[in-house]
Parts: sequence; C-alpha cells; structure tokens
Amino acid sequence: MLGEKELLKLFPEYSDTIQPSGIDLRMDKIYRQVGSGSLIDNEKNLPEIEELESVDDIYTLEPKTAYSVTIEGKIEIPTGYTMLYLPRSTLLRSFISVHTAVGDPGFYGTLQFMIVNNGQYPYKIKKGERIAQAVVFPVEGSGKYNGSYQEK
Ligand SMILES: O=c1ccn([C@H]2C[C@H](O)[C@@H](COP(=O)(O)OP(=O)(O)OP(=O)(O)O)O2)c(=O)[nH]1
Repeated sequence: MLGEKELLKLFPEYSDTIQPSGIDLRMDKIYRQVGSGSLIDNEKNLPEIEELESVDDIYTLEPKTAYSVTIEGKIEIPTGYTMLYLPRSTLLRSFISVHTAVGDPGFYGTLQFMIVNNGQYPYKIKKGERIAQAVVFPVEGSGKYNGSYQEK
C-alpha cells in the first residue's frame, strides 16, 4: 500500500486530503433512483437517477434508502496502480454505509458509489464532506482500464 509521500507524488491535486496511508474523497452530489435497471448477458442498463433535493447543499437521506453519490473532481489512476475505497468510519458509526468497488489502473473519470441510510432516522450530509478513503496499491504487470465509465 502506498503512503503519504508516494501519494503526494502520484496525486498532487489531492494534496489537501492525502492521509498517512490513503486519500480522503469528498462527495459531490447525491442522486435517488427513479427508474429500473438491468444486467443481462453483460448488457448494462443503468437505472435512471435524479439529483436529490438539497437545502443549502445539505441532503437528507431517508431511513432504509439507497442513493447514488458522486465524488468531487475527476480522478486519474496511473497505470500500474489500483485503488480500493473504504467508508469513513464516522458514517458507519452513524448507520450509513458506503458501498464501493475497485478502481482500475488507467481509469480516468468520476467515481460513483452507493450510500445507504441503514438507520431508522433521517441523516443529513453536506456536499463536500469527506465520505471515503482511497487506498492505493501497486499492480505488477497491470493493463489499462478501457471500460464504459472511462471519460478519456
Ligand atoms: O465503487 C466504485 C469503484 C470504481 N469506480 C470506477 C473506477 C473503475 O475503474 C471504474 C469501473 O469499475 P468496474 O470495473 O467495477 O466497472 P464495471 O461494472 O466492470 O464496468 P465496465 O464493464 O465498464 O468495466 O469505475 C466507481 O466509479 N465506483
């Protein structure tokens, strides 16, 4: 796993949120699901989403509801490295989970996670809050991501 000094070299644009062993990620917008989706024979049909209404940039997550959340800025994962995303423990202590997958070598684009209020009460969260930490690992002999979420 890469530490602070290596992370600063690879991700200088994140210098304000680099931690001893990871990069804190700030949330941008929260979306609610407004349509159905499917995955059949590897054909993806993503559910339609629309931005959740906010007041002064504060969103309210209703109990027992899943939302989609985007991360501020676009990230570039250099070839030869991969990323895992872990939730901020404050959120887990508040009954909020952040579900994430793997960041591939060579990915450039917007990260999108699922955030769920597992609790029994509404939870308020503001745009720009840190919600997850990326941990970065070198990958021997890595290829380069060129999937449907690649933005360049
Ligand atoms: O929680 C995550 C994890 C990764 N990514 C980004 C980075 C990753 O490199 C890219 C693709 O992720 P993945 O390979 O899991 O996507 P897929 O469902 O396999 O899509 P594709 O078939 O386009 O590769 O999406 C996210 O937005 N959210």
